[in-house]
Amino acid sequence: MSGKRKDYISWDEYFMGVAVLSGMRSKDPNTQVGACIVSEDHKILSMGYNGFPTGCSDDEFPWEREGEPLENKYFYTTHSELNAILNYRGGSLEGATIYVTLFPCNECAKAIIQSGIRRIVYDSDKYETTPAVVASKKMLNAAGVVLQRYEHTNRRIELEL
Ligand SMILES: Nc1nc(=O)n([C@H]2C[C@H](O)[C@@H](COP(=O)(O)O)O2)cc1CO
Ligand SMILES: [Zn+2]
Repeated sequence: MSGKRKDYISWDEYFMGVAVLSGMRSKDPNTQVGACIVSEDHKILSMGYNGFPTGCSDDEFPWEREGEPLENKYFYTTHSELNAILNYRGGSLEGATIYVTLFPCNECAKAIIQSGIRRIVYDSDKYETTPAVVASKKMLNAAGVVLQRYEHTNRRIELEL
């Protein structure tokens, strides 16, 4: 008997929890997305959330969803997954897993495949019927990236910060 604690969080809860926390930094009023990239030996390599590129002010660029292309957010936001990949400064992501709170779009799928990430653990798939996500799954499946839906445990974690 080692007396070890039994209610510690699992690896999946830990990494999806970090992804959720990372998404809480997003300034997007409609959808906050977080991502956490993890090595095969359970080390966190990088994190990201959706937002405008460095130097593009959150107060000056538009957060609107509609209107002229130059007046809404879609040309300007960097997705959480791409930010997590680009934030990594350590070399190769070969064999890594990305935990992400929303299924990756086609553009992030390309970056995921090309960076060597081999597994995606995702939570929401609210845009699954859109061409971007259908194309994303086509490419990810062709490339042999493992797609795994996060299994909720319903554990509640309260943080006092
Ligand atoms: N996988 C994703 N990762 C992301 O970081 N995003 C970002 C881009 C936008 O800032 C926001 C989506 O805005 P909306 O269309 O739900 O109002 O989430 C979007 C997707 C969807 O494919
Ligand atoms: Zn994307």
